Amino acid sequence: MATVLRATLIAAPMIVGTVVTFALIITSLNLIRRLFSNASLPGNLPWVGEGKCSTRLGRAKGNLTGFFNLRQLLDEGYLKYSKNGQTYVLPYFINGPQVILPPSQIPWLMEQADDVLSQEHVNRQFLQADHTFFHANMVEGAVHPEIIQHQLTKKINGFADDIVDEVRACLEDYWGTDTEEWREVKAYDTLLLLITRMSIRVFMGLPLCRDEKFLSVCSNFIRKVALAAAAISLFPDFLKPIVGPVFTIFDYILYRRCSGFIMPIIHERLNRLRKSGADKLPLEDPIAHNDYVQWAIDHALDRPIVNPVELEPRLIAARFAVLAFAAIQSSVITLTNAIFDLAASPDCSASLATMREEVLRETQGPAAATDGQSAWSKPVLARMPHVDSALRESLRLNGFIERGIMKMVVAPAGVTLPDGSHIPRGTKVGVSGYSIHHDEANYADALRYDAFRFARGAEGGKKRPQGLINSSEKFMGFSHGSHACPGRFFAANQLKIALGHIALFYDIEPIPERPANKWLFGHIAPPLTETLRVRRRKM
Ligand code: HEM
Repeated sequence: MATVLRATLIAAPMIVGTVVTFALIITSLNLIRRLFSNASLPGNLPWVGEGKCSTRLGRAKGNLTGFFNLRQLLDEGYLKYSKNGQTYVLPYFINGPQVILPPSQIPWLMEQADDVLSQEHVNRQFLQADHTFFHANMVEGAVHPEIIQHQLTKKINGFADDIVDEVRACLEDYWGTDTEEWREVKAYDTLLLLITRMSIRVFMGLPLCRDEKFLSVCSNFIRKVALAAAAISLFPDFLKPIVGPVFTIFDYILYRRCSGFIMPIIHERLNRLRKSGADKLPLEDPIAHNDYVQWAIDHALDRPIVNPVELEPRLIAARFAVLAFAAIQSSVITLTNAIFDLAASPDCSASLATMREEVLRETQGPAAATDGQSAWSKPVLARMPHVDSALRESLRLNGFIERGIMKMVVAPAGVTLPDGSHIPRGTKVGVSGYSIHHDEANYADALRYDAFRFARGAEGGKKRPQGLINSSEKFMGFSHGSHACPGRFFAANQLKIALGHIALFYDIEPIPERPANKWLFGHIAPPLTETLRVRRRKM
């Protein structure tokens, strides 16, 4: 026995080395195959970026350009094909090429049933959810959109004062209270703390939203998912279950730490439920809670047939971690971009002043009488078109994903596009939001940040301004159609309260040049390390 053990120990490094080498060879070969592959797409569809040679070599060239300079390919494809009503293929060898339809075919795209074209599958692949989310049911029975729509969005108004309290405390903590000296702050880092605290205040309340260890695991977990997903995408499918745990090990540790905080709460709630024998904690119960754990339990119990898996503590904890990812990361990127856009615009000070006046007028002026509602309630926020527009304009110009609507063909027989081309199951097809958002035909002076572009006409009630949450064929910052971001009402609420407070309490020192966003693996990252100088205003 001892001899066998010794022999195994001696051989172990060699076995591991051989397996790793084998995996690396397979992966490299697979990546080379992807570089040259036409992904079974019909020959009549042009591939952008392949130059004059429409052969395997041309595709490899396009794929490499797509990896290093996706924006160049999007601009080329839009000008050459989309503007002429033609479909083209955008090479992307990390997780498969995308068939890009011209904007005129958006209605066709929206009409397709979910069992023909699925947006959920694109998200799932983009985030490699089968490997990065830690429970099988997270992927199959995605209940997030339902809990967000039925619980979070409906209840958000009731949280206005809590959110305001949290924003004020955060800004004092991270941007300071000194009204004399400018303070240099890392924009992304401080806004990440701000958005994390605001979101956790709503999802889990006090005192958890002020617990530094809990905040740290939530914000770190959300940062690493996207990177782990990109790394896993490089491997062939059959190796993903093996390499997945390696790339997600740090996330897993963070998830375990996160669940260490909320698991006792979940158990306590489920125990009370079992003891009461009721199928739901009564709302008049003085200690009935209004937080994510309760929403998840209520949602599970609200179904005609209760699925016991939905009440599994591990599933509820994993869903919480993923909701935190969806909610916090998107919002902090959007707010960071908006702050840099404002700071770099020649009208920075004037724009902040306009928003400040709007905030003061609506929250404290004669129009602010709100029948006992919060001074920052939904109806009040709806009367802040300039704050709203500053955010929407930034999302238009500097949204964090280049796709507008992207769906995956899930019909086993594939699908026939409006131009007659037939594309197979597994292909991604959609439109490029990035190109549509930067088209001069849609937006005058499209490459300029014009903070109040969407508020024009609001004055004097001439025309209804276009609000942050309104998607259209020309604005897809939250995607468009039935699968547009379900969290956008919550996000808009948070972001408007945050930006409104920044305008109210702080001056931002204008900067000569906007630091560039970085394109990486289909994400467009905001400036992550750059600083800004801010100073508390004398009130
Ligand atoms: C400014 C902030 C946000 C932006 C710009 C944003 C943007 C988006 C976009 C573009 C999509 C569609 C992705 C695709 O399939 O192509 C999406 C989906 C989604 N978002 Fe957001 N989002 C934001 C905030 C939030 C928040 C706060 C939550 C949660 C409370 C959330 C939850 C989700 C979920 C669950 C989906 C998947 C929906 C589905 O598959 O049907 N998002 N978001």
